[in-house]
Amino acid sequence: MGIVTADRLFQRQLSTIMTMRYAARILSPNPQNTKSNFIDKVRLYVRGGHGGNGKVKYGGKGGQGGHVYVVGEKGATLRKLIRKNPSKRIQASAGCDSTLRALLGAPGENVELMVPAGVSVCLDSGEIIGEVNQFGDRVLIARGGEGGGPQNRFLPQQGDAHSISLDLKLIADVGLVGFPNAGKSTFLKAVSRASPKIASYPFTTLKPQLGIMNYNDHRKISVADLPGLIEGAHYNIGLGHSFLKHVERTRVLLFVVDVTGFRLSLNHQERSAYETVLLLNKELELYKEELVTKPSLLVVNKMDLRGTEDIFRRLKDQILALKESASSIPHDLASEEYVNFDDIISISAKNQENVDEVKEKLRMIIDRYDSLEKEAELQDNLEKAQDLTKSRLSEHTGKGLV
Ligand SMILES: Nc1nc2c(ncn2[C@@H]2O[C@H](COP(=O)(O)OP(=O)(O)OP(=O)(O)O)[C@@H](O)[C@H]2O)c(=O)[nH]1
Repeated sequence: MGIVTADRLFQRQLSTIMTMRYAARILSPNPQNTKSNFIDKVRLYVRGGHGGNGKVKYGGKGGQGGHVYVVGEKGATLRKLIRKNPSKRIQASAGCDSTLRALLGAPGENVELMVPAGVSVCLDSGEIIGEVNQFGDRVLIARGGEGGGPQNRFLPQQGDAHSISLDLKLIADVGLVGFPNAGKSTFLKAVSRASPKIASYPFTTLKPQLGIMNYNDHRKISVADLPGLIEGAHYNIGLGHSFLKHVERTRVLLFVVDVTGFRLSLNHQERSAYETVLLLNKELELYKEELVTKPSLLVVNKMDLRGTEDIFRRLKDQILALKESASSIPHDLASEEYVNFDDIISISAKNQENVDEVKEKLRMIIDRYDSLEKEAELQDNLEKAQDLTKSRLSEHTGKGLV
């Protein structure tokens, strides 16, 4: 009887795993879709440390098990967190036992998981147990167990154990990235009902301006026009970090460059459209290298101006040959890694030319991104089911059922 039950349980769980594997396979992207390494959601299994044993004879108390925290840190990314903890299992250490020399056992060591600002911590039930909104914020995600002692009849407690998700809170699906005057506000106005301020002087946009792109099938995609970026933003020049921190919290980047180039003021060097793209890349990378791995699209604006066709053609060739020509790029413009644009599209935001093409392309990228996320979620569930199967089987084995 017992054998049949365990066998059935195993069969059922195996079939769940196979179904998930199949689903993961059909959702798996084609090779050209796998380039984004940007991570905005991580699922972890966390466990607080076990409490130490008390010393019954002398009333000694075992040490408190270590806690697990999530802490906001400048420069942290979810990708780095995974690199550091590839098993995605985090366990704080146990409290020390009470001994004759140390009746009060030392507490176990805490574990701190460093995350960027703008992360919410959720349980599998969807309940949010805390948020990291700025550097230094600290959320307790798994409490260590109490040490054994007179207060608990010398029975040390286990630490909390559960799965949690760390989600980077997004401000919008698409973030517009470009130097001042590139035409970001004009583009936003062309694709949505937002009415951002438009002027022919830089820094018209001071706060992220949100717009919603509506599609015929009622799909909605949000776009944030982010405050103007300039050379040196990673040093916090101009609107610097206040701009860059918003970039992190969008799913797709839409680079907008003026086909005629950019010059901040007469005291600044004149930059061609190609140099502008290189500088934008560099600013993002210097702030956080992971940003250049985000899914991105490049739009070259102001194509209604005369003589711009040739510039666009040249620019496109230069960008497509970027990787091969990387070693010849001057140091002040060079990056370690270059954005892999999904497409390069010429537009005139002012005359609304080609903006619908950009809108459609953005939708395609986001849909692909969604399927990648679903695949990762399925993979997580698959691992969870495998773990569950293993632990159930070992339980049954322990009871002599199989
Ligand atoms: N000829 C031409 N001019 C454009 C086009 N798009 C924008 N402009 C002009 O470029 C100037 C700057 O446009 P904005 O949309 O304010 O630029 P922005 O990138 O949002 O600028 P910031 O708010 O400073 O970041 C304005 O004078 C626009 O009218 C275009 O497609 N063609």
